Amino acid sequence: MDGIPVDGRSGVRHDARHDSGNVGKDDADAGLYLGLDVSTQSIKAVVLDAQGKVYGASSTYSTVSFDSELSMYGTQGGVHRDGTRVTSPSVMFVHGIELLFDKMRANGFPFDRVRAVSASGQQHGSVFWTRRGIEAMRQFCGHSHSGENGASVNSASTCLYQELQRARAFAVEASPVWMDASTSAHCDAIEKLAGGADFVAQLTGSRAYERYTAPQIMKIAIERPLDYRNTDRIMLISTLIASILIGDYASDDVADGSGMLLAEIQSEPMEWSDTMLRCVAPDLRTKLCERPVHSYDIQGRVNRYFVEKYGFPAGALVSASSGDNPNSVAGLRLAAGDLVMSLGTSDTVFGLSHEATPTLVGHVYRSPLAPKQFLPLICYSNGSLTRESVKGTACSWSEFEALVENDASSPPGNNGILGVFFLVSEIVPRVTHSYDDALFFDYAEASTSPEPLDPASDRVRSITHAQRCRAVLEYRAIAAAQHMAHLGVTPKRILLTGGGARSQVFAQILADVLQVEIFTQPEHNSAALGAALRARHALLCHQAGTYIAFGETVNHLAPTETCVAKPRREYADVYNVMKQAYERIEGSGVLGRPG
Ligand SMILES: Nc1ncnc2c1ncn2[C@@H]1O[C@H](COP(=O)(O)OP(=O)(O)O)[C@@H](O)[C@H]1O
Ligand SMILES: O=C(CO)[C@@H](O)[C@H](O)COP(=O)(O)O
Repeated sequence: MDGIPVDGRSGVRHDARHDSGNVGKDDADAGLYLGLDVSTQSIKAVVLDAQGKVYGASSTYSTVSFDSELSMYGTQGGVHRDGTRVTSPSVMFVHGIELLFDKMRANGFPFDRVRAVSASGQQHGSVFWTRRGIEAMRQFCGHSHSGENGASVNSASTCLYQELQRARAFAVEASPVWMDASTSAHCDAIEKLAGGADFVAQLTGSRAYERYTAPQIMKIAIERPLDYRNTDRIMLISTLIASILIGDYASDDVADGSGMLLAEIQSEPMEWSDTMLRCVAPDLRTKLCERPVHSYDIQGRVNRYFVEKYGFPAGALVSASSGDNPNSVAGLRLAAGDLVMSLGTSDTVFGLSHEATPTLVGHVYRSPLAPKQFLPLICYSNGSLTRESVKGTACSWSEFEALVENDASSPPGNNGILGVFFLVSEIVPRVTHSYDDALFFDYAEASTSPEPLDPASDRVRSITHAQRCRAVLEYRAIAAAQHMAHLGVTPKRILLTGGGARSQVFAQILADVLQVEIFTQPEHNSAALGAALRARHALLCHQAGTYIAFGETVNHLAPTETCVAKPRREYADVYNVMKQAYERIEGSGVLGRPG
């Protein structure tokens, strides 16, 4: 690598390398690094000090929940659902960041010590800017808001989100998000036009999946041609956050950009694929950033609006944003052989690789840490919300844990019952419809009959609440084990993260099913932690004027992960039987397409 691409091919307009304002080496010891994670249900902030250690009384400095704290948007679990269409208001993400900063300021957070900031975002979701929207933001963010130091903005808005609403900044006000499953026809069309599912996978790292940005764009271009024509720039949700921080268009980064189905996974520098762009929508190249930038690129400085309102230093740098899973790679400081299971709204399984070997199941993204590194990943949509629904509102997580662990009806192996949960449509296996209840199988019988048990049968009616609760955990562990085996992945250890990583019982089930040790770290929000570490990495690369290996910037930090569950040999056999049964059930096609 010849130095970090600060501008030029990154599409960033100004080079802060030689003029980094208050971000000097001399005062770096007092500096703080801010990581923001805009995920499905909430926004979280993690702050690190100059040495990369967590700053503040608790590891997550502050959070904003979309449903409860921004209830005016009427989301449930952070989204609006209309059949298979799932969206979130684009402006809610901007409002959420401003509310988060308000809360941090009320807590006395020293914004003036922030040296660099980076964001993480739920992957694949897209934002459609109008020309007048970006112009309004440039105007609003580039002028004094105190009325003392420059021309005043011709607007009554006191907050950026209000100004974006006033200017109708988004041609499509509801961002399609990763839970959307309404684009099956568009996926089929893209694969057909581009040269087949396998070709698309080899080129982009993944075959077409409903939640990917390209089919979402195609759908909007077909169904809302005027809004599409009115769109000046399409960007990922993570990139929206970098954009509002710099007050201008930021570029998508290579890691989150790999989840768009538009970029060539192997190209360096990463390029949009002409083949894909042509298949998806007219003039698409003109509506994207020039090309995805490295995740450690600097995108600009925190804009004047945030400087004046919250007290950020004028030179605080904004590094490229990335997706939540790529950010977790940074937050967990992944080593070779480590596998992550992120139990957030989605469940994801991923690791690092030096080769991109895409298949028709799962995805390959670019790593956010190094140029020639890849991130193979499998994503499941029946994650925490499905577990919450099985738990029920009357039962707390600790009661849920006690029930699964102690009830006589639900020992490991669940007394012969395997549940398969598609309470929302699923990504792997690809199931485009949802079921009100689990499909239950008697797994001893699956070799002769892979059909689910009759819901009206005595066997299903006698399934206890404890068995359902165990079944939803065992299902995830069994399915993930089989999908990993298909991809040839044999983890040496598993790092758990996300809200579900709080569950000791789940960790033990994973250890028993996969027969590996399970680790967690105190900060379950590894995505925000990773964003903060990446902000620091980007600043250090920037100061050095060259790429520095991410590992070198974190290897002085003590390991924070602890082993929370060890595999118990005595349960390996029962889980092997369950895994074989699941293999037959999924292989029989009764569930849906493999991936
Ligand atoms: N003790 C627990 N056991 C299992 N799941 C939990 C527990 N505590 C919280 N969760 C789940 O964690 C989810 C939130 O995880 P999080 O990683 O913050 O999601 P996201 O980043 O997608 O918004 C909630 O939906 C909740 O169901
Ligand atoms: O679609 C994917 C990964 O491909 C999801 O993992 C999203 O990135 C959502 O993340 P969470 O909000 O569940 O963390």
